Amino acid sequence: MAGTANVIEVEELRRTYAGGFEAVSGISFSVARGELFALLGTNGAGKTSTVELLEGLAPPSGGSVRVLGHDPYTERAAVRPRTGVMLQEGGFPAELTVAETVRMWAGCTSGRLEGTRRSRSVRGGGRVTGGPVDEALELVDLGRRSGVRVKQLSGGEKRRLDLALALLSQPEVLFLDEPTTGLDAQGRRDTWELVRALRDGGTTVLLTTHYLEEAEALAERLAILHEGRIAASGRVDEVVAAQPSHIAFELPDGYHLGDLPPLDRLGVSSHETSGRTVRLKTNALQQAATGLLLWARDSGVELRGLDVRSASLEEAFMKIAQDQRREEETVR
Ligand SMILES: Nc1ncnc2c1ncn2[C@@H]1O[C@H](COP(=O)(O)OP(=O)(O)OP(=O)(O)O)[C@@H](O)[C@H]1O
Repeated sequence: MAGTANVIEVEELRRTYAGGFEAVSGISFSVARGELFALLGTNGAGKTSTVELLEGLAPPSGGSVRVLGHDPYTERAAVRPRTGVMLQEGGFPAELTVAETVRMWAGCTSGRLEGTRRSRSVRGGGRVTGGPVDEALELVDLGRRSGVRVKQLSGGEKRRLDLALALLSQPEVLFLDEPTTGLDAQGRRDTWELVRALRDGGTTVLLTTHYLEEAEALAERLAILHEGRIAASGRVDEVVAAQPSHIAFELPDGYHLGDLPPLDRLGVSSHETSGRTVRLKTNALQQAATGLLLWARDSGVELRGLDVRSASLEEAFMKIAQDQRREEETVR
């Protein structure tokens, strides 16, 4: 079925910079049509280096990239008009107004605008007369700022202008490199809503972000990069489920840890106590929570301060980064 074909295919991808530093060391992943895929990683993990290869800005040093079935570097003309790119830093001419910036960009991508659903007239004798330019600005809530010079925009507004440019050609594939950096909470939520609407409309989105709650809120699947390699990947719930869940409670008065059912029988992998507070980690949350609650009922006690929760993506991310560092130290 054409609708389910992978739009992005990355195999054993490598990128080595001049001087010999390998920033991307043989990574593989794919993104299906209409899917939102997040690339996460610590600073310097290789996210931007990867995204630039997907955008066709440089050739890989090894492995392969296909976007919409083409090599984005050698077949740039076939790929570029069908993709939208929001780089980490836009770099607009400061003296142009918002509308002039978008119009200039529309000029660069004009071939694609003709015949799209939105196109009425992009350039009516040099004037913006509605259509894609206005619509892109409205989408990112910059319609009212169209006459303002770029240098007068706030950091968050510049990010939204970046996004407007990426959306201008109604791309099939959207690359968003840290799209909400510098946005306030409302701006971030608005951007999420827009990105969700684009995805629901069939746009394939590859997102890099430092905000784990952003990946959790938007992505169907993700990969966590660490020093140029994929340290974990899969559906968000799978990556999170691989990490232990937590149970915390206060030991009832007169009871000791040894009075609880044997922790290994409850499926508890580790525990710690601080005063009367007990913290357990388990990969069998239901078994452990049920065992504890049955014990409390049968003992006629209340587990005060009971807190039972799965790991968050943030915890999964921290743990994966920590494990990787430990592994590297052992190897050294
Ligand atoms: N032009 C370059 N020449 C040499 N090394 C580079 C170059 N660009 C990036 N690097 C190095 O490659 C590694 C990966 O950088 P990259 O920008 O891809 O990481 P990132 O995951 O996007 O980081 P961040 O989250 O900080 O944006 C870093 O160690 C960086 O210093």
